[in-house]
Amino acid sequence: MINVSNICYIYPDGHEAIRNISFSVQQGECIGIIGANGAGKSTLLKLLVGLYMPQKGHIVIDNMHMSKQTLRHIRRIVGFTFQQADDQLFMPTVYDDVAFALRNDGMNENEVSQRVINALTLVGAIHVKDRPPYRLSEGEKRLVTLATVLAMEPKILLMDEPTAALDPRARRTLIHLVQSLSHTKIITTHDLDFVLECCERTIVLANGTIAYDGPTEAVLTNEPFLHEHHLELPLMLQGKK
Ligand SMILES: Nc1ncnc2c1ncn2[C@@H]1O[C@H](COP(=O)(O)OP(=O)(O)OP(=O)(O)O)[C@@H](O)[C@H]1O
Repeated sequence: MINVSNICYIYPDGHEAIRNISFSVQQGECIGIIGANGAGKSTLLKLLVGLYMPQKGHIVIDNMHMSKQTLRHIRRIVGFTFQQADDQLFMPTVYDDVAFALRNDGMNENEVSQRVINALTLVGAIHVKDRPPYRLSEGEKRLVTLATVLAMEPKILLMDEPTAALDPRARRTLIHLVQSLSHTKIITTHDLDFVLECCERTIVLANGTIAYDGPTEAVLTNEPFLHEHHLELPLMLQGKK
């Protein structure tokens, strides 16, 4: 579903945030991307959704080489939730925000309504559908952002820090939701318990390179390795020591 081959990304100020990274993702996989602050997680997600183009290497998504020409098509396949929910919400009501891209696609209002209601119900945010997004709490905004993406029915879901600002119940709803979605999913997060529960495979980034790519449990139980990369045992495993 995704093939990343020897990509590098250097910011305009000369900072090399991604250094020669390669990996492949099979359809239906759920991958956690973890690593210390500044390791390159958000940059990698932005490369995967075509917000940035790598200076070296290439990315293939659903058999399409990512380029300026294929970007429009790739964006229909890949749904992306940002770290800053405000960047994705701009309409007068939550309903209109979730409906925005569907209406833009020329979908009829009956189907729009069905998809909006389904997506908001799925993420547990149907009760805020008539409210202005800018008045919502950070956690509510994140759930609504996810609904805007799910309503588009993408094949691939990329999520940047999805559990940040969620209260325990909303976090639990999100965990159940992520576990139930059959999409190919790539999730960057500092919430290692979330990774343990949702992702069978984990990639650890360090200074823009891949320090580990393999089964989640093997890496999240390796305390010396975690410490070396400014990470800690997930809380769920700390009691088991
Ligand atoms: N616009 C930018 N210009 C220059 N350097 C940047 C820019 N954005 C990020 N960086 C640098 O690129 C590196 C990777 O940043 P990135 O945001 O991808 O890290 P991250 O792993 O997502 O971090 P965090 O966990 O703190 O969100 C960091 O050293 C950061 O300072």
